Amino acid sequence: MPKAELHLHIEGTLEPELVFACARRNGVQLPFADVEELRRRYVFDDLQSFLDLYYLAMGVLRTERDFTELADAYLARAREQGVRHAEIFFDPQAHVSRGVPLEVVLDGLEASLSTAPERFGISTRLIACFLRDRGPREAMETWEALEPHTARLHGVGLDSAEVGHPPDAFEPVFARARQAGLHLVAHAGEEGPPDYIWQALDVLGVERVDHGIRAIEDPALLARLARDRTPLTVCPLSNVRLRCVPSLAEHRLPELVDAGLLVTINSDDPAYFGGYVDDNFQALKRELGFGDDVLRELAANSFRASFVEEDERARLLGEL
Ligand SMILES: Nc1ncnc2[nH]cnc12
Ligand SMILES: [Zn+2]
Repeated sequence: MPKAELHLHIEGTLEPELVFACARRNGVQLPFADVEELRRRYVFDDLQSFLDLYYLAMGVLRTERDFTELADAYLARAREQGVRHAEIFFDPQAHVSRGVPLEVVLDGLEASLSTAPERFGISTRLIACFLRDRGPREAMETWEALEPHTARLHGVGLDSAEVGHPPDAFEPVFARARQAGLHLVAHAGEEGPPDYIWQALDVLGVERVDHGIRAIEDPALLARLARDRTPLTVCPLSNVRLRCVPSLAEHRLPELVDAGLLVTINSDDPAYFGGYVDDNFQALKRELGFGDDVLRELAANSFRASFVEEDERARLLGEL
């Protein structure tokens, strides 16, 4: 089934085989003996325990070639999963702070993404995320570095460790990105409380909420999200693996749909969470009994919630 993927961290598509290939050619020592040992570490207690491994593993990405191969590998898998359009997050600070220039990241990704329509039948956009746990000052410095490249970006987002790092502190940097004409999104309500979702909407002015699952705890917030048709980019397998929900069968996604929210299904960090985007769709069918009609509506929502132009949206919806 054709779909768009709107919540996908390119660094979260780094499969263990590519970790070892990059480590070998870049001379990086890894604290794991082999691919199997690394894969055995993919058991998480919460978001932070995942982020620790995620930032460690991406330390092997050093050259343009690494970023190009990373994006190519994602696109090849995404095509198999029915993805026609992907709005892709990357974490500039996670690379620049290790001495990898922003240009290496952008040029490497672009070398892959610029020819994705012809090679994979997938259109793409890039969204640069600020790491909220590194604070608003570093986010503004990152924006200053990104600003000369705004033509290569479609939006900015906010990710990394959520609890204790509310969105409102990032109002100035989001205001700058808005002035530059970029779209705005933010992770909120993954582990953090509903109040962080209110702040993302009212202080940052985001157009989509990434995760947003804790909105279910606040009826007024649900009404607001439904009224404005503000999309949520929900990542079911991620929520289970990071223990944001006890199990997929107990995920309150059906209640979000029933409350009239524009819910989309996404994979977040598929190399780590046991499945790419269609694997998430299949899991909803298996564990929550979603019928094909509901899955089709969720796929349609992914096009409705995307940042493509109207004629492109109509064309993509026509494929369903
Ligand atoms: N699920 C997630 N939440 C917050 N930050 C992230 N960075 C990569 N994946 C993330
Ligand atoms: Zn995410």
